Amino acid sequence: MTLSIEHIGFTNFRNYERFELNDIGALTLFVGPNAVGKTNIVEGIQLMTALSSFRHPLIDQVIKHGERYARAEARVTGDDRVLDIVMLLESHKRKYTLNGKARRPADLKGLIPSVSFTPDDLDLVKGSMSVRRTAIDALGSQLSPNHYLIKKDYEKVIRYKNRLLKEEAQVALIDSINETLVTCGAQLACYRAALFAKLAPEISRRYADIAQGEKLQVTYVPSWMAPVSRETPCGVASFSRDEARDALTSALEARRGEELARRKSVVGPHSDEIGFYIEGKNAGNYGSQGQQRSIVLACKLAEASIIEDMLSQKPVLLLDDVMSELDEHRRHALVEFISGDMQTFITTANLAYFDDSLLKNASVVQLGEEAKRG
Ligand SMILES: Nc1ncnc2c1ncn2[C@@H]1O[C@H](COP(=O)(O)OP(=O)(O)OP(=O)(O)O)[C@@H](O)[C@H]1O
Repeated sequence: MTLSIEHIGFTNFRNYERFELNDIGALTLFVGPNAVGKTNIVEGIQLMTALSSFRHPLIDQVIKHGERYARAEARVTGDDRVLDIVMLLESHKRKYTLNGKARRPADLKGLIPSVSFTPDDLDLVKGSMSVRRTAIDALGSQLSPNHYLIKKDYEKVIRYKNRLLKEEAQVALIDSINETLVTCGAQLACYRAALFAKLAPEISRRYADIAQGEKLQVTYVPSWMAPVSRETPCGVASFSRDEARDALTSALEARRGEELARRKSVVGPHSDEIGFYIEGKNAGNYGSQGQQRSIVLACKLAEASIIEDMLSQKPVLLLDDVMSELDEHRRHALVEFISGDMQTFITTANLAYFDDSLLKNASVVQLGEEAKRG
C-alpha cells in the first residue's frame, strides 16, 4: 500500500487564516524565518496523520486567536484510492471525517501514519521517563487502534484512582478500581512489551550504523518489576497477559500501604521504566550530547521501519528544524534515509543545510511575512 498526501489545507489553524498546498510530491521543504509558522504546518500534518501532536496542545490553542473553529483537510491518494480526511476543531471538541463520514480517531489511526522528529525529541533520552512512555504509546497507537483505546481507558482509570487516593476514599473502593486497573494495565503492558520486542533490536541496529558500531541496549521494565537500578541494563521484559495480570495484582497488593500513604498510584504502566544504555552505561546520565542525538535519530529511523513492516504503508516523515541539531555525520545518515521513498516534509530556517542533490528533488515552499499575516 502506498498512500501519500496530495493536498493539505488549513483554515484558522494556529497563525494561518488559510494555508494550502497542492500537488505535493515526495519531498517538501518549508523555509522561512523564526515564528513564521513552519512548525505549525508540521503540527497540522501530524494531526491529520498520526492524529496527535508532539506539542500536546489543548484544542483552543490550535484555533487561530479570535476565531471560533479551526479546520484542516488532507487529500490522500494511492492504490486507486482517494481519501479526503477533514479535522474540525470547535467547542473544545475534535472531530474527523473520512470521505464525508464521521470517524473516531481510533478508526483513522494507521491509515496514513507519520513519524515526527523535532528538537524536543532529545528529551526521549534526557527527559523524564514519562516522555519515553508517551512516545511508545504514540507509536503503538498508530500501529494498533486497540493499543490507543486501551491506553485511553487506562488513563481514565488511573485519573479516577488517583482522585480516590487523594480524597482518602474507602479501601474497598480502591480495591475495586484496582480490578479494572489490572485488566487494562496488563493489556497495555503486553502491547508495550510486544512492541519493544520488535523496536529495541531495530533501534540498536540503527544506532550501531550511525555510531560506528557502538552498542546500544534499549530496556523495558514493567512497573511490577520496578523500581530497578537504573545503573545497569536489564533487557526487554517478556510475559503473557495472565502473567502480567498476576504480577500486577501481586504488586498492587504489596504496595497498597505505600499508595495509601502517598495518596498516589505507584504501580501500573504509568510507572513502567524505559531506558537506553550505551556499552552498558545509562545514556541519559552518561551519554554525550552527540550520542544522545544519535539515539534519537536511531529511534526515529527504527520507528519508520517498524511502521512500514507492520502496516505495509510507509509513514510520512515530519522533520521540524532538526538539521541544525545534527552534525555533518548524523545529517548525512538522515538525508540518506530521506532519499528513500518516504514522503517527507522538512522545515528549516536555512537551506544551506541541504545539498544540491537533495534540493533538486525537493519542492521548496518559502514562508514569509504574508504567511505570518495568513
Ligand atoms: N492559536 C494561535 N493563533 C494565532 N497565532 C498562533 C497560534 N498559535 C501559535 N501562533 C503563532 O504561531 C507562530 C509560531 O509558529 P511556529 O511555531 O510554527 O514558528 P516557526 O516558523 O516554526 O518558528 P521557529 O523557527 O522559531 O521554530 C507564533 O508567532 C505564534 O504566536
